[in-house]
Amino acid sequence: MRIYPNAKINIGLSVTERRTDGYHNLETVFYPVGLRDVLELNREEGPKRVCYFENTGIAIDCPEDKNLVVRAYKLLASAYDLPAVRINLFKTIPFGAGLGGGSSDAAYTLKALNEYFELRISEKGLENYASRLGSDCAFFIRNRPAFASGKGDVLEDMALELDEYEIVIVKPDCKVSTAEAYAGISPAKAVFNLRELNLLPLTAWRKQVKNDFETTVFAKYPAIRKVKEELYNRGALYASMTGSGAGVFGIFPKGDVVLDTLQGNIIWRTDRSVK
Ligand SMILES: C[C@](O)(CO)[C@H](O)COP(=O)(O)OP(=O)(O)OC[C@H]1O[C@@H](n2ccc(N)nc2=O)[C@H](O)[C@@H]1O
Ligand SMILES: Nc1ncnc2c1ncn2[C@@H]1O[C@H](COP(=O)(O)OP(=O)(O)OP(=O)(O)O)[C@@H](O)[C@H]1O
Repeated sequence: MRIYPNAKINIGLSVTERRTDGYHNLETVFYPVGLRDVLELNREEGPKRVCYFENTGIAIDCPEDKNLVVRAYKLLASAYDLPAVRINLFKTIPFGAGLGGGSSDAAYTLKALNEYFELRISEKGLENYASRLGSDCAFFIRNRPAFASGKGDVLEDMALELDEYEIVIVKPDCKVSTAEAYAGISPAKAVFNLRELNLLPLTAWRKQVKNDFETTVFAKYPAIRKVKEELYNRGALYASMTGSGAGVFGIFPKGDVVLDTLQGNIIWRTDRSVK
């Protein structure tokens, strides 16, 4: 079977507390976007509980057994008598970008195995497995706009619809490690309650909605700040770094968006009419 794990953006992100387990509590809004990897998964002859894995497209910088796709298979194989599978991951979502690509691959692998082998795991069950693989993973099980708290794995559906806008995602030429970004942060109470994001007109987001990682990440990688400024200069109603960076997104009114000098770094946009 073939599946298409998609990326997410974070609209606002507050890191509120350092936890005793080495993680942080946060508050954010996850919004799914259409930038996608391609994952081909098929049953393979041979010994059970073996995952033959191949990565094409962008080369992932970690050993095969650390790949979130392989880890997702092994996690389910520890609970179910899974036949061997062959998985090819064609990677197009850049990593180190705050787009949650690896997390999405993991969550989609769980969903695909559940369907392919008729394991009958509930949505809640899949979310529990996903959160053991990474803080962002659980979101991609339902894959609907959500307010997230805890490690990013406590999810509440949010009625948020951005179809009337164009979203542009830009990736400056640098990578930010998630762990490094968290290490640079001083947790603080959220200044805006993101649970109420959908009650605020989009034009007011610029003043009220912040990503806490921007301060330290921009100081280290000025190119990321520059991209955000350029998106505003070109008419974005709202622009922000996503997650811990380096990806930046802009939300534009539909129509006449001119992005000329940013062209080389645009990795995805809603609508091909963007010039
Ligand atoms: C920045 C975000 O993308 C925002 O959505 C996520 O919080 C990152 O989630 P993720 O990539 O799934 O992160 P994980 O793979 O779980 O953790 C990577 C590292 O980030 C740090 N980490 C992550 C999530 C969290 N709530 N607190 C943390 O401190 C920890 O040092 C952890 O070792
Ligand atoms: N399937 C996968 N796709 C991408 N990265 C993976 C995958 N499996 C494991 N990884 C590892 O995860 C690292 C990326 O994680 P990291 O959380 O820093 O970045 P990210 O993709 O920008 O995601 P996030 O939005 O969750 O922060 C890669 O450097 C790679 O070593």
